[in-house]
Amino acid sequence: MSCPSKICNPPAAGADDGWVEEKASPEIKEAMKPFALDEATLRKTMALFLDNIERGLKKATHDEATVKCFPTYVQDLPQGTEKGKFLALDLGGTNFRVLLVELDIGKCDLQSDIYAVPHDVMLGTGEQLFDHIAASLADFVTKHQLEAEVLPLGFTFSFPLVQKGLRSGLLVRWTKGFNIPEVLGGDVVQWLQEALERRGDIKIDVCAILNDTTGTLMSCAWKNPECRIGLIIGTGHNGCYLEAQANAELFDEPDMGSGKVIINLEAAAFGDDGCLEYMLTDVDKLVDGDSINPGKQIYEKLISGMYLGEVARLYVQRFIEGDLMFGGNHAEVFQTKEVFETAMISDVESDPAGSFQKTQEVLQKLGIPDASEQDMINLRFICQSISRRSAHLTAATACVLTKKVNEPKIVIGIDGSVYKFHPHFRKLMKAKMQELMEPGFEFDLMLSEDGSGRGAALVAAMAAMRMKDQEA
Ligand SMILES: Nc1ncnc2c1ncn2[C@@H]1O[C@H](COP(=O)(O)OP(=O)(O)OP(=O)(O)O)[C@@H](O)[C@H]1O
Repeated sequence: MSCPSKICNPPAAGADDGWVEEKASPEIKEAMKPFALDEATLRKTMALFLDNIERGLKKATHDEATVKCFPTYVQDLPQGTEKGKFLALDLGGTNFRVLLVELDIGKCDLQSDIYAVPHDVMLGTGEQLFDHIAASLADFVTKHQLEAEVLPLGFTFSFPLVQKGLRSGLLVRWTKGFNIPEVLGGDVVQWLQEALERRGDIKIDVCAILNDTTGTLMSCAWKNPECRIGLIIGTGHNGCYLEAQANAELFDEPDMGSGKVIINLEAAAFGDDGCLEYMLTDVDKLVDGDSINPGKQIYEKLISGMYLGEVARLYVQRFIEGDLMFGGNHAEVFQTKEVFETAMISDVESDPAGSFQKTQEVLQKLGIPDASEQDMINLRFICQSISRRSAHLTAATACVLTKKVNEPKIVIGIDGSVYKFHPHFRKLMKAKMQELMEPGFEFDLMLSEDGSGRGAALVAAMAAMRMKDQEA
């Protein structure tokens, strides 16, 4: 598939959601109030986030900082002139993918296959996981008849990593449903290389490891040279931005010319020290307590796709038990964890004003055929309260990063299904950024096209070029 020359943002939302708020039941409106973050709360959050970034960047405070601000070793943004054939691996969320990426001066051709990661492998041993990855890679190489070539590979590995170089990353923690303790602290590239050696049937040059935020920034910068920030709002949440090398105290490498380095914020952990306590609801705490990593990734749990549906489910359950929805019936439906998917929030909110067609389909799917119009209004109000909070927090984070980059015109590359498919997310985020942004900054939001694949290929291309220069 060729990347189209113009990357479009998703269409802005049509419906104004004020009518939902007007008609929602007073008790439900009252209960959802903590989700409407006012300007003062958002500004307080922004100040805290900036302080967390500064602590993550500085050697003296890095160890106890929650927003780790890891240097990525990616010091240059792409020129658009990169050429060659690359493999990419994308592990770190719902799907694991292997990709073949061909870059040719402004053009990008991409073929990919999706391989499932079975649940027992996500929670199994290191050898099981990396043997599974190596087997998938071998299958892909055979299927695409690439056995004769030694292709450079970029590994998009979207879990917190301390990088020791472009091709070395030590795993800090598992997130997003993975938990394989023996890999913690180990070099993920080494794990992959050892699995490839155990097979011995394919020759791969793993030349870069990165996370999907860096891939998003690289991929968008390849299309638009004003891109300086990458954000993910998918299964998880994260961000990265281009920082002056002088401010990245943990990055002890020589300046390769740009004087910059991409910083992987690991923004999901913002709040893990308790600093966001003022905005957490008791339901947020229930979701956190019931996750596989209680007390960790607090900011992500307020923003990302893995959790938004769960927050909605628990509120609906509570309102049914309080006899405020569905005539007090169907509580058992909402007792099942993850039954209310985050995609259902998008469906419910995509109905035009006064229509409930999609909402009815969602309710049918859940086995609730007898909802009243008031129930559907209330459900929509719950959904929009939760998605708005996510969009507004993401906007606050993006404003802080824009100020940090400190250039008059900045493009923010964004990837992840929540941003891509929620019908109002982009509009909500953009409007809130316009409110919160200091005067003098112009910004635009750009939907990333396959950051994990194209971004990994671009980082691999630049790493391969650098290695060639060093050998020459
Ligand atoms: N239509 C939708 N609207 C909102 N959220 C959705 C939609 N479809 C899927 N999601 C949510 O998006 C998440 C998947 O995100 P994405 O497709 O970006 O994958 P990912 O690569 O696994 O994520 P990450 O980049 O965080 O690793 C899931 O948590 C899912 O609940």
